[in-house]
Amino acid sequence: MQQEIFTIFIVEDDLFYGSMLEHMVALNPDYQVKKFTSAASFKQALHEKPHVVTLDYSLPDTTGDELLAMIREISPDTKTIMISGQEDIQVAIDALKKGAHDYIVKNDEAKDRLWIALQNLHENFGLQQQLNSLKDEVARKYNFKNIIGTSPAIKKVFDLVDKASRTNITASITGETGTGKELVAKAIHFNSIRKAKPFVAVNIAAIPGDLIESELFGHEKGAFTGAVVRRTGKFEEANKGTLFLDEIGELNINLQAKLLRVLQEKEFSRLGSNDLLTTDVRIIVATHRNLAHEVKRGRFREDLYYRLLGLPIHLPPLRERGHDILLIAKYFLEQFCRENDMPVKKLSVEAKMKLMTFPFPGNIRQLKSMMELACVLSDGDEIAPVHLDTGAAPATEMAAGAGDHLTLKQYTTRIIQQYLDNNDADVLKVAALLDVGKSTIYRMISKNEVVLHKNKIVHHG
Ligand SMILES: Nc1ncnc2c1ncn2[C@@H]1O[C@H](COP(=O)(O)OP(=O)(O)OP(=O)(O)O)[C@@H](O)[C@H]1O
Repeated sequence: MQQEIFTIFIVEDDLFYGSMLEHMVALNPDYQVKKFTSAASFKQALHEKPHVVTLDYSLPDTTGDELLAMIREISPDTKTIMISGQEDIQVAIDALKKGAHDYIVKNDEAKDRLWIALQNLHENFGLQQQLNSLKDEVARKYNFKNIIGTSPAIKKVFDLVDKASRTNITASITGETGTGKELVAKAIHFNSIRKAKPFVAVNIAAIPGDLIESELFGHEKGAFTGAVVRRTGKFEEANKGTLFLDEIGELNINLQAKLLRVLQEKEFSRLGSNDLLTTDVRIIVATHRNLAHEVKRGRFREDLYYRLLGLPIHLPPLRERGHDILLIAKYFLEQFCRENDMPVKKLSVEAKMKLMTFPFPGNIRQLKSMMELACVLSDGDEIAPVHLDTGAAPATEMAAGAGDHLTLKQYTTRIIQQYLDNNDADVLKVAALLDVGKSTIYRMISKNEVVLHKNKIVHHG
């Protein structure tokens, strides 16, 4: 991380005192110091927005109060340390009330106090920089670029994520397990104006039913057996940020009523307390269930359902994302090889076919672990079908008829045939979509393993 220079302006009309301060402050090589002997010259330089100003309280051409107000207006992040001959405590209190960071009396200890005050501010500044850079890193991690895919299905999702991140609307994300619901929730948060505030995720299904309430709203010490200390809840933690309630369909009916109340009134209290706390959180919920069905069955409150529905975003299963399977597989292969200092491995044509025909019940999470295992299992630089552990899951019916027992070669043929049929027999397009060499397809055509059904066969070049 590039360290920004810490800039300090000294405003002091007493030439001797000013030089003494300048000399002392410049002893720290991390500080850049500029000295001004009049308010007029300082005002001209204020647009440089120094990190700290040490300000003589009584300058000949203006008052310290006036300059303080100007600093706060033009450079609100600048910290002002008042340095004054006035020992009157009321003057000091007034200066602090008006926004001065510190007030130092010109006496024998002034130098030491200033040195310590600057050290503390410099330290805070360093921490703030680190925090900002970490926040940027997290935001980069969850920008759209990390959601891989170009299929129409995922493009629709990108569009909705973009819309959701522009406002505070509640978003409800549905999709099978491992389809990227949490990733999408983070993308919404880290592209919204709340991105510098916390993103707090709670998986309702992972918390024992009797603890959910205290997890969400917190509790006071002694609120129930086992509550030995006071605890803040997720609503408080997520204040001004985003609260992601994963597996919301698992929330029991009593808590559904409480959640609805909190969302409507934007107020809640910790368990065991009557104090009302206000909440400002953006809510994103996710579920693999069909909540509308749950409402019909009486398992989910209708009023809460409509309160949470907001902008619905449905994530299609991986098997419906076509060529994205290969794009995401490559992305995980490259990521794993990079993280493990391995040369990047490639998928063989047969391995690609196997992936395209696999139903992926565990969706992208399953594809990720499959790719990582394949990297470990394959000795050479190519991943073959044998390295792809598909577990006991049956092959997809997308290309094969139900119950068929086909060889890999037969699957491959069927899927290429299906792509040719759906893409105007455009060999180049199908080769690109399936990420196989066009010569592989031409070879299959020449052997009559696949046929070009359309009258109009697309020729390139
Ligand atoms: N389009 C994508 N591109 C790259 N990685 C993805 C994509 N979608 C999901 N992932 C990755 O797949 C894994 C599973 O995603 P995530 O945890 O967001 O799924 P989920 O739907 O929330 O799962 P669950 O329902 O089990 O909670 C994560 O490692 C995530 O980063």
